[in-house]
Amino acid sequence: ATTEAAASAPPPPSPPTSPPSVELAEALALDASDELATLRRHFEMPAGVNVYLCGHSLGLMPAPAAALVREELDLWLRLGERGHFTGPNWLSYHERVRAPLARLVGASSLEVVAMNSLTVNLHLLMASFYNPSNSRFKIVIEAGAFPSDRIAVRSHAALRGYDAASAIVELRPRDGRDTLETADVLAYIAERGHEVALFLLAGVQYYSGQLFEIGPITAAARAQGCAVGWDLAHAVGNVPLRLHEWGVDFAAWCSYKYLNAGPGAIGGAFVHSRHCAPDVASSARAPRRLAGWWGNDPAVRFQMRADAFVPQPGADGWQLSNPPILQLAALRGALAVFDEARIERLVAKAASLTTLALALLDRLAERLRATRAADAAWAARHGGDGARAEAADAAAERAPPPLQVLTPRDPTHRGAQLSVRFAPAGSPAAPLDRAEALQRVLAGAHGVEVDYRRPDVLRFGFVPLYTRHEDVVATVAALEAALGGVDEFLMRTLRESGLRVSEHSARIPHTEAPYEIH
Ligand SMILES: Cc1ncc(COP(=O)(O)O)c(C=O)c1O
Ligand SMILES: Nc1ccccc1C(=O)C[C@H](N)C(=O)O
Repeated sequence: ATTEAAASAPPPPSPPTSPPSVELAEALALDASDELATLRRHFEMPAGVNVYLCGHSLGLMPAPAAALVREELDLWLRLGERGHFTGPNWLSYHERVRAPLARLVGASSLEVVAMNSLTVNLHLLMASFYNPSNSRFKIVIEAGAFPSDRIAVRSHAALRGYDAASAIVELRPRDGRDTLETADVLAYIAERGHEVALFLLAGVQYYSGQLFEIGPITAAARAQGCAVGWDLAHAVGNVPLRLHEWGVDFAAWCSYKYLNAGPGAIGGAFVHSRHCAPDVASSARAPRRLAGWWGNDPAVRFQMRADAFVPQPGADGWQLSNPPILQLAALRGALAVFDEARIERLVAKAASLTTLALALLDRLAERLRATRAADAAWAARHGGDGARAEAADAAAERAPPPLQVLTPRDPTHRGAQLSVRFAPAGSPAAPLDRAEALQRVLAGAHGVEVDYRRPDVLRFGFVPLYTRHEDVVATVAALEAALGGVDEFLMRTLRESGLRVSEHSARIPHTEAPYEIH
């Protein structure tokens, strides 16, 4: 509510401004010495996009992927069915992505295969590695895991006759925290590991961007007799992985995020050699599985017999169907870019980009806090109603920070993604949240593409293959400008959607929703 006194008072002080030129100069210097800068030539920005920060959701198209897809289309045109056995030899085409995939996840070639999609692979692998008994049937996931994983584990518990409420355990961060402490996970394992049949955690958490300590967690859980699988959707191509050495039982991933193999791209799977080495695969120790003809030994596959299922050694033995060659071609081209880049160099550049982004976001948060404090002080002096002004001042003190990075500050505990929470969260009644409005302003007015996840987080994927340090500076500058106009945009959009909305004109920015819905 605007008071008479406020209406005639001098305007609130303008916020202190940053010296962007110093930041930009530093960023340009970093870009000038970036040995990965030439990789950007493989990618084009989508129309209207200046900075693409959604590679954690759908990576941009690498030119070699498109070229190889076109090549396979042409071979299909020219060879028809003969292409299975000659020329491109589609029967064994998946072999061509095996070595680069193995390099990325730290596995032997035997242990990896490109097949299906992520959730399908998780199901296949859980069918093999979730072996509940009445004394040990729990599946542990992280709280707030990607919904598909939560649905998938529930369905496995149900399939084996266990009720989700007792079978599914969700590990939660400590109160007031957004990320899990490794020590807390290890303490849980020490105390309750004997009840757990399977750990299925995300390598990198999709919401917070936290990279879990896969090695120590896997070792501790396995020591308690648990099976350990990892969802590497946000980890593969993003962080260093040593799945074999860490003793991971199984893992699955998708290839449309950091791997850039295209929308709905073919997924991947890892099975540790202790479960699939040639001597195991042909023995009674071979894990039971949901099988199909493509997992069968190629020597008997075309004998057209159903009684002759001999799983191929390695992760290949989990294949069901003949794979989609066009998708494998896209993955092949996408992986060629990783071989040129080398994952350890990408990891180092991602740390550099995110460290710069964190520093700039911290400075922006400081400026926003200063603005908020100045506005609150101004309201206290000129707000007319003393009690209300004091209350506003106190609210500004107590309010959550205007922006808050959820992702760990230690670069070894994150990949290329930073997740940022914006205060205040939207009103539950509103069809558009404030952070979502911010995402639209960033895209529409600044060409900065980030994504929004309910209720109040924007994810910034600083993919090192095509992001420059100068883009980081541009992003934070765009964010600061967007924050200035987001509330107006939000109210306009809410009104356009037919809602009756009124503005709190004397509010302190970044402490309360700017509007009221009637
Ligand atoms: C962590 C995680 N798991 C699972 C999925 C679902 O994957 P898909 O649709 O490829 O099965 C996603 C993304 O969509 C994800 O981010
Ligand atoms: N494949 C998609 C298709 C449409 C929309 C989103 C996705 C995602 O992949 C979401 C992603 N897994 C996430 O981390 O939110």
